[in-house]
Amino acid sequence: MTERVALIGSGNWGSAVAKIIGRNVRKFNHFDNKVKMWVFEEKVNGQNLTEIINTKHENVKYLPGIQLPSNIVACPDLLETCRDATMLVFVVPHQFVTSICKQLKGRIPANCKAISLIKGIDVNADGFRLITDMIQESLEVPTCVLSGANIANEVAEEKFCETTIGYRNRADGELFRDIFHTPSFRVNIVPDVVGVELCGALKNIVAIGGGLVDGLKLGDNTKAAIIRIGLYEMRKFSKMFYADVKDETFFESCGVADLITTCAGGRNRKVAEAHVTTGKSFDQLEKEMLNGQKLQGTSTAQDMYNILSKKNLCHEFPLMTTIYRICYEGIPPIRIVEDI
Ligand SMILES: NC(=O)C1=CN([C@@H]2O[C@H](COP(=O)(O)OP(=O)(O)OC[C@H]3O[C@@H](n4cnc5c(N)ncnc54)[C@H](O)[C@@H]3O)[C@@H](O)[C@H]2O)C=CC1
Ligand SMILES: O=C(CO)COP(=O)(O)O
Repeated sequence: MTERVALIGSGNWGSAVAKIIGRNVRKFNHFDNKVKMWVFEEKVNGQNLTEIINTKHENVKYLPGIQLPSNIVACPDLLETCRDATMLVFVVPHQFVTSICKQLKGRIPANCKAISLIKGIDVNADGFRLITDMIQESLEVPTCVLSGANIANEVAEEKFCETTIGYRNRADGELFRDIFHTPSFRVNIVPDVVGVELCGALKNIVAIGGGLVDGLKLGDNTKAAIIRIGLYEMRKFSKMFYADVKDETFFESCGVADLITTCAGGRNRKVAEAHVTTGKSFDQLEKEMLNGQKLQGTSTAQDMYNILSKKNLCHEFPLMTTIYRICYEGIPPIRIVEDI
C-alpha cells in the first residue's frame, strides 16, 4: 500500500521536519512522493506565506535560510491537506490542537495513523489529557509521539542529534521511523508513548527555570541543579499519574538530552532570561523576541499548576510550582533557588 504523508503545521519545527520528510519519502517505494503541509495562512511582506513557500521552497518567516524539498506543497486548507492522507504528522503549538481536531473529526480516511511532535498537555475542567490521547480519541486514529533534543534550526542545518519515537503498535513506530530517520537525525523507537510525551511537555517548564538562572547570573552549578531537580519532578509527576511510564525513557533523547539542550539553547530559556534582565512580561517578550513563534513553557507551567493545586500536590513539586509563581504571580525570580 502507498502511504501519503500530510504535515499539520509549518512553524519552526514543522518546517525543519518538512525538509527531512520531503527527502525521506523519495527514498522508499511505499510512500507517495508528494507531501502536503498545512500552513496557517498569513501575509509576509504582502504575499501569502503558502505562495512564498511553493515558489521559493523556503519558509521565510519560521525557518529562513533553509531550502525545503520541492515535493513539500504548502496548503492553506486543513481539510484539503488531510483529505487523502494515511499518515498525519501533527506539529503545531499545543494551544491549537483542539480546534484542529474539531475540524478534522470525521473528515479523514479511515486507515489513517498519526504522530504528534507537539510538546504540551491539554488541561480542562475534568483534569488533563495527553495530546496523543486527544488526537487518538477525537479522530479515532492510532497515535505515536516523537520528541527529543531537537532545536529546530540545528536539525535543519543537519547537525547530528537523536530523537525518540514512542509507539503503542511497533509497526506504526517503524513506519514513522522511515519518514524521520536520517544519518544526522537518529531515531530510536520505544514502547512508551506516555513517557516520551510527558518528557517533551514538562521539560519546557524546566527550560523556563534554566533561563531564569541565566538571567540571574547564578552560574552553571545552579543550572545543573535546576536540570536535576527538574528531571526528578518530571519523573515523579509522570509515574504518579501513569504508573506504566518506564524509567529508561528518561535516559532517551526525549528525556535528559532534551532537558540539557533546551536549558542551553531553546526559546523558553531565552525569553525567561530576558524576563529577568528586562522585567517585561513573558507575553510581551514572546511578541518582541519570537516573530510569531510560540512559547510553550509558561502555559504548560500553568497547566501543571492547575493539576497540582486541585490535588493539593504543589508542595511535592517545589520547582515546577515556583516557576509557575514567577511566571504568573509575579514573585521575584530569585525565589527559584530560595523556594526549592
Ligand atoms: N522549534 C523547535 O525547536 C521545536 C519545537 N517543538 C514543538 O513543536 C510544536 C510546534 O512548534 P513550532 O513548529 O516550533 O511552531 P512555532 O512556534 O515556530 O510557530 C508557531 C506556528 O503556529 C501557527 N499559528 C499561529 N496562530 C495559529 C492558529 N490560530 N492556529 C493554528 N496555527 C497557528 C503559526 O502559523 C506557526 O506556524 C510545539 O509544540 C513545540 O514545542 C519540538 C521540538 C523542537
Ligand atoms: O523542544 C525544543 C528542543 O528540543 C525547543 O525548545 P524551545 O521551545 O524552548 O525552543
